[in-house]
Amino acid sequence: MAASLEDVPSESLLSEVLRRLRCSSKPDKRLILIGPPGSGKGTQSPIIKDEFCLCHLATGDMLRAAVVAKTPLGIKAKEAMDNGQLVSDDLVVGIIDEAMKKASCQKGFILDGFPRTVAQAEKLDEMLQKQGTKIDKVLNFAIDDAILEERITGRWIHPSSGRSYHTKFQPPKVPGVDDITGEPLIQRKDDTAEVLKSRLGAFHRQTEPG
Ligand SMILES: Nc1ncnc2c1ncn2[C@@H]1O[C@H](COP(=O)(O)OP(=O)(O)O)[C@@H](O)[C@H]1O
Repeated sequence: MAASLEDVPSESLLSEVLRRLRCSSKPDKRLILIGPPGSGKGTQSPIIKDEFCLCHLATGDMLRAAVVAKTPLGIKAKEAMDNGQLVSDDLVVGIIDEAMKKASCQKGFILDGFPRTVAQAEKLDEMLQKQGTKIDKVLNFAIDDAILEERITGRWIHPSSGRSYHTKFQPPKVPGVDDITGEPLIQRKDDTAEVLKSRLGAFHRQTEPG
């Protein structure tokens, strides 16, 4: 349940009002970010999201939350994710279809990690047609495989916000701890050199434009 407004500090209320005013003058935007694991989609998304008042729909983050919560979706997705393979199109199409209805997507969205197959792209076209909207831009993060392993194996994540850090390139102020909330950081189970090979294989075979 939402907290009573009386309990919300005036400063937070005011900054939320200011945020909504600033957002009301922004144009709608619907973006797709494409790129291999570690290419920077998850780093750029929160920056673009805040600037344009969009929602950030990262299928990987949503699937990981479902795995942790052991929902039926999470139970079905876990094995493929642990092995660096794609989960079935039906599962991810369902979560995107649902997520796009959120109020926070009113001014548009950033799709991060979706679509990843031709079938998913076709389903997305159908969803957009039903909504009477279209994609404004696709950003392709073209990064050589050779530099991705160091990025992925040194990466630490703050699960609830999706913020990511790197032991060498962007260390947190205190090792293992999120700068903003002070909560613990985790390493993703699939962020190993071995599982990265499968994830890159899936990217080149199934996602990358031919
Ligand atoms: N659109 C998708 N279709 C199928 N599987 C997906 C999709 N998005 C995420 N996944 C699953 O979640 C895993 C993690 O995805 P993600 O967080 O986007 O990581 P990355 O881009 O770094 O590999 C993928 O390896 C895959 O198993």
